[in-house]
Amino acid sequence: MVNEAALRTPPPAVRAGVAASAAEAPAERRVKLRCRDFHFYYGAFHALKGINLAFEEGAVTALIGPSGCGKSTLLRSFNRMHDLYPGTRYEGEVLMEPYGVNIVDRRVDAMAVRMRIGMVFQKPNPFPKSIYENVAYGLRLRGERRRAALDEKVEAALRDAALWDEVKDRLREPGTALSGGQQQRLCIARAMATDPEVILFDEPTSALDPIATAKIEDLVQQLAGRVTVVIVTHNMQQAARVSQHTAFMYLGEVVEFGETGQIFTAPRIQQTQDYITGRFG
Ligand SMILES: Nc1ncnc2c1ncn2[C@@H]1O[C@H](COP(=O)(O)OP(=O)(O)OP(=O)(O)O)[C@@H](O)[C@H]1O
Repeated sequence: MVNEAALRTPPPAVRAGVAASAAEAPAERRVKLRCRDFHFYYGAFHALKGINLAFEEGAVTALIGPSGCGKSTLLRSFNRMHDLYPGTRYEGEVLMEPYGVNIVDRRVDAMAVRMRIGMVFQKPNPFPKSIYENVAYGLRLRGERRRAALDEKVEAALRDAALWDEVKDRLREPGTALSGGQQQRLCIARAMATDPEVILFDEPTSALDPIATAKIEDLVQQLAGRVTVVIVTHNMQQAARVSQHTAFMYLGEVVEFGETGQIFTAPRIQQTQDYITGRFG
């Protein structure tokens, strides 16, 4: 079983310099996640059909496309959410760089993947625990018991999520007592606490009002640079505001992938053009 430490450590071939040239090439160094001929099945249903995509390190990549095209299925593959449901199957590779670990290989520990690749869902879903314990959860799971270390990490994660000032005097109150927008920022803090390299956002603002939405969008942009962000959104303006790269998906395939500005102003494929101009989807 490949554990969390192994995901952070160069495999022996890289340490010995065998794979170092590939890892050090500038174009390679900037990729954090790389899908290579990746397929996904819900039982007999072939939901993702040969995805090839590279997610730039420290950048925001948006996944767009009509309902049912496979955006959430792809996102959920990245932190092995599908493992929780019987009959699902991954095929091909999702490589986490720089060491090229195939994170959809069932021999790689799914919990270790989730420590490195955090996820924020559509509806804020704080645990029925205090604000503090929501954020400390992943750290405790990892075995951290030292109070001072927990306090420090919880504060840092709440600051990362731009929530510290609002909750620092009420850390023992239930997370569910916060407003919807605050709950979503708490979920971001929970995801940030384990120092992930990637954060996945699945339509993170669809349940929020415009002010709370703007705060989450600001946050996504602030987190980029430190972490790699992948965001699923139905909101074209949101994709244009927050992302550097956009992938347009349709029927389980990536139809077009490029710089966000190019996708929205000069798409190369007719289907992309039709979707972004509201002609279908
Ligand atoms: N648990 C499941 N079992 C079987 N099929 C599923 C399951 N979840 C999703 N699907 C199917 O997989 C395909 C992709 O669904 P997915 O939810 O990834 O699309 P999406 O692009 O995220 O859609 P939306 O924008 O509506 O959230 C759809 O045809 C959907 O019906």
